[in-house]
Amino acid sequence: MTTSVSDRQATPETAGSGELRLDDVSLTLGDGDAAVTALDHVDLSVAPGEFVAVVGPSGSGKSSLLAVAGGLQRPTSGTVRVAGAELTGLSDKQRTAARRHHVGFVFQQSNLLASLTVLEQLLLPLHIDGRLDTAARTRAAELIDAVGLTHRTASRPHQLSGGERQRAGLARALMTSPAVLLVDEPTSALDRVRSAEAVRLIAEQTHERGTATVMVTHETAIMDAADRVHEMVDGRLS
Ligand SMILES: Nc1ncnc2c1ncn2[C@@H]1O[C@H](COP(=O)(O)OP(=O)(O)OP(=O)(O)O)[C@@H](O)[C@H]1O
Repeated sequence: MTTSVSDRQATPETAGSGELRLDDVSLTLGDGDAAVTALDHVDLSVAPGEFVAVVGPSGSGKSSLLAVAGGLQRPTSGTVRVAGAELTGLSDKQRTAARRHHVGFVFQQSNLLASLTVLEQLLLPLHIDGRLDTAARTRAAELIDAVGLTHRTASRPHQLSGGERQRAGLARALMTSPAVLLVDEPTSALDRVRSAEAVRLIAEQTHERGTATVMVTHETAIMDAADRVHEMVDGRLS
């Protein structure tokens, strides 16, 4: 089921075409004797509309992969390209701007703001950017509907179940139409049926919106929904 990354990159039509591309990326965390190689010469290319799963045990480097791919963390070496921009060559300020425009994150903890309703969570990034118009409100309503939360539009996080919070987090991540969607363990707060639903929704949104999506997980059961599956072991991707 696993496809070799090097095989993929050897194909002319895929070479250089990925919306997300990591080339020879390594990340060392900690110093001296405590130093850990979290990512070890990782190559990964994800095309628009492609849904890639990365499966691996705890501590294998999955969260580090997302942090580096989304520009939250600079790699120790190698390059990261998102929507044609080489993040590794940008200043911190430019990298933050590129991340805000091109990357959507769905974290294990949904990171919703406690005082805001579901609708307000989605509108906040556009409000901050001064782009809160009728089109944005329409899109927010459509996304809330797409994740099955229309009846929870005016609810605050404490009024939602774990699964509903995750779906709200997914809708919020899609609000800015990111080129790249990075998803961390979407299934941890959900039961089996809900897990499958959340993953199906991510696959659907990826294909419909042409997003380059990477999802990291412990769960081997979700592999079927992915277009491609990679394994991560000790910071190496295969
Ligand atoms: N700040 C840090 N300093 C030193 N080592 C760290 C730091 N953060 C993470 N690590 C180590 O880096 C390695 C990769 O961690 P990472 O969180 O990326 O793994 P993971 O596969 O996401 O794990 P999990 O599935 O448990 O979330 C682990 O060995 C971890 O202990």
